[in-house]
Amino acid sequence: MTQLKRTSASSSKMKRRNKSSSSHSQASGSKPRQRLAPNELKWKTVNTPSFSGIDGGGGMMMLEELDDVDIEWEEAENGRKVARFVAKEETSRKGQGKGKGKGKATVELEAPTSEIGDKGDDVKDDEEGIVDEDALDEEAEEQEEDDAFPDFAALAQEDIDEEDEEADQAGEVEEEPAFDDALLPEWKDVALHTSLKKAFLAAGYVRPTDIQKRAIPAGLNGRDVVGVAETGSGKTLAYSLPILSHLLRSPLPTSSKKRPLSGLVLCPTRELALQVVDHLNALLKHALTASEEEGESSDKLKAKSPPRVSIGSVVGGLSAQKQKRILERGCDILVATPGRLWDLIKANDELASSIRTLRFLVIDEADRMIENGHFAELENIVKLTQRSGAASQGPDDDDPVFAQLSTLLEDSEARDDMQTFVFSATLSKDLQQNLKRRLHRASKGKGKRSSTLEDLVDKLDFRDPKPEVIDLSPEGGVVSTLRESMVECVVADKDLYLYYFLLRYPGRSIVFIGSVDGIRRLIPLFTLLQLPIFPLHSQLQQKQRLKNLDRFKSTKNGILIATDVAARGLDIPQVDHVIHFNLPRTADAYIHRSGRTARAKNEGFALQLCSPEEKGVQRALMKSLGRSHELPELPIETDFLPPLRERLKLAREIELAEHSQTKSTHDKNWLKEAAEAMDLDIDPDMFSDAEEDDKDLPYSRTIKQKKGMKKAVDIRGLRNQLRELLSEKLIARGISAKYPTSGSKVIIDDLLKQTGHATLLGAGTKKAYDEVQGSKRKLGSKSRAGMVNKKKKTSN
Ligand SMILES: Nc1ncnc2c1ncn2[C@@H]1O[C@H](COP(=O)(O)OP(=O)(O)OP(=O)(O)O)[C@@H](O)[C@H]1O
Repeated sequence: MTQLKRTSASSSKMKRRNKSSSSHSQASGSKPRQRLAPNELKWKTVNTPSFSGIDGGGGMMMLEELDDVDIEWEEAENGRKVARFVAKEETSRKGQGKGKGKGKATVELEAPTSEIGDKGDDVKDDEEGIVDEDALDEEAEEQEEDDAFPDFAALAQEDIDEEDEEADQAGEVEEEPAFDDALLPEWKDVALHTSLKKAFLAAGYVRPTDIQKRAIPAGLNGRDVVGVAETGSGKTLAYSLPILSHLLRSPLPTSSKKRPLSGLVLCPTRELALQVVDHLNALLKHALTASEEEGESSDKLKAKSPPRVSIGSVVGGLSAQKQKRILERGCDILVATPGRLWDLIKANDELASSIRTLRFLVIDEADRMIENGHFAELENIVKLTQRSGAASQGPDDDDPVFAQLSTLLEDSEARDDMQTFVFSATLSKDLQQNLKRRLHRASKGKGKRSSTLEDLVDKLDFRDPKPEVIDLSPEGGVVSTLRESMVECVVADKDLYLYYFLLRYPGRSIVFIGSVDGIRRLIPLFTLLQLPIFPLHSQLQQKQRLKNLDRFKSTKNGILIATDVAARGLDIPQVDHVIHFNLPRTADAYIHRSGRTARAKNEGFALQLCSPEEKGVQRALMKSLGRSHELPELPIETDFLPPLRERLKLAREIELAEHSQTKSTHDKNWLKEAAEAMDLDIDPDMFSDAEEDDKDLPYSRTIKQKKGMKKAVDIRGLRNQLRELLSEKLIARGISAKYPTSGSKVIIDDLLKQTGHATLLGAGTKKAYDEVQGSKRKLGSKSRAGMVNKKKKTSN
């Protein structure tokens, strides 16, 4: 039996618990009975790791339980029911009658509406365990206000038994901790579990963002929600908080039972899925730590108890075995990428069945996820959640994909109360359209295509006849705290302008490149130039991807050079710049890429490196975004370009030489292995220059070998040359490093106060963000200044 001890108002939830106790009643009355005060019984504190500790009225609460106690009900003179706790003597008395089977002791408690345990402390006040009637009346009145639960006394025994079973299966429902709304007035009207509000305090989430203000109440009210809001506006919490709140208000998990899966969050990339898990766990940690501090559970017990809310992840590229184990243990929310999840579902009927009976389905980055042909697996997973009679059609038994799951589909029906949340920063077919094709279509005057929302309704079985559609997408597609700019240059000069930008504007930058090959070309080059650069693309091993992301996050002025795998959802703190090395193929990709900076109302800067060949695509892009003006050009301090070009040239030479050397070593190794495999004898001279040192080369060696040795020496020389160049300070025109107090630009103050540019002597120290304002140039009009600039830039 369990009771809640408290000093103030009783809890309706405890009524249920005490109802449970009663079902085990009817103790034998054959043995002599003895009245005991409740505090003489051996109450044991229950470990509740996230137990609130404070009730709504501010009284302290704790959870205690008794073993081996039966309850008998007796009618008292005043017509009220009185509970007698019948316990074995050895469990009831403190320090007396310890021998086994020495009769039973009885405690009397009065239960006008049967909410016994709620008033443990009131009862304690009375030595005999008889409760003061006035206090009871007051409490009864409070209870009457709460009609969420049926009156215990009015329940038939079978109802009670049923409730008992449910409670045993589900575990206990805990009270929400008290929360002073004055601490977070702007969250006051959002009816989230109070533990979450405590977490907001710790995380500094002073107010809900606009999308959270609209989406959370709808989610809490059982609605399906389609949410569109700018990048970095807190959409992750907008969809997850209603789920977390629901779970925190559900019965405590029991360690013996596997948790039923309540929520599934589907994301397009592995990094995003893992980020969502981290984000929610961090919030829960704050929420539950806050509660535990006020409770009295010991660390030792805490360690043993199951987590209050458990979040698992299933993503490609990481150990499937480990993920299977997580699923076997069970979790409340699963965050997954569709490919790996579908693989696991195909081999696991139980998992398929839990997807079928989900309470919450979330599709993050929905427009990308439901795009035709993008994630075939997503469609299969979504089909599992559809009801058979739904307009969007449930799983088709004839479909071979579902054939193996047919028994499961026959046996179970998807839930009617499942809530679907779909979110993205972009939800328009127009934005998804290939910009080159858009150009083509525009010239042929073709009309608009259907909306993504229509696709969503087609593919998802929203339970809500009219899902709550919240569209807060910003004008122009990107956030207002983002400043955009461009550099127009020929393709061959993009490396140079990128290098210039990265040196001129130190900060954390993400460079988006259209292809993995492009990244592979730039990485060695910029590594030679000693920039802290990290690649991220789909052809890297997953562990390496995560490692690179971590290193990027923790490196000052780090540079992430990535494909669009990093374009959506990633929330990396303090990214100052996004550089579009190649223009993206679609406008939505531009919005998401640019949205890696300027998040959560912070300032950010996006730069387009635009070649003449890309000009048409750029115009189409701007039109898609509803812009009427060209982007402003980034001012370039051209004096720095020649020395930077020289460094780049040298780095390229080294890279080329190293590449050909590696290639020849690789070829020889291949030849050697092939010869060994075929048991062939090959002249050892053919392998020698890859194996030997440059010293003591015998006179007889071939010219080819000598050439190889010379190459190695050359590379070393080139590397030394580059090292020297990199150690020299680059100096702006008109500046004298020798005489810093003279020249057309005096830099002595900067040198003394160390306020000047760290690597480019005499360069301005303005941030890229402050360099540009809006452009006056109308889209499509060719300015003379632009043309002249372009000429200058290509001739350097
Ligand atoms: N109410 C809030 N107050 C302050 N910061 C918040 C709030 N809600 C979320 N954040 C923070 O805002 C940042 C962006 O949140 P999130 O990643 O959910 O954005 P998003 O809208 O999903 O962006 P994207 O469209 O790029 O995926 C996160 O660092 C998050 O911690």
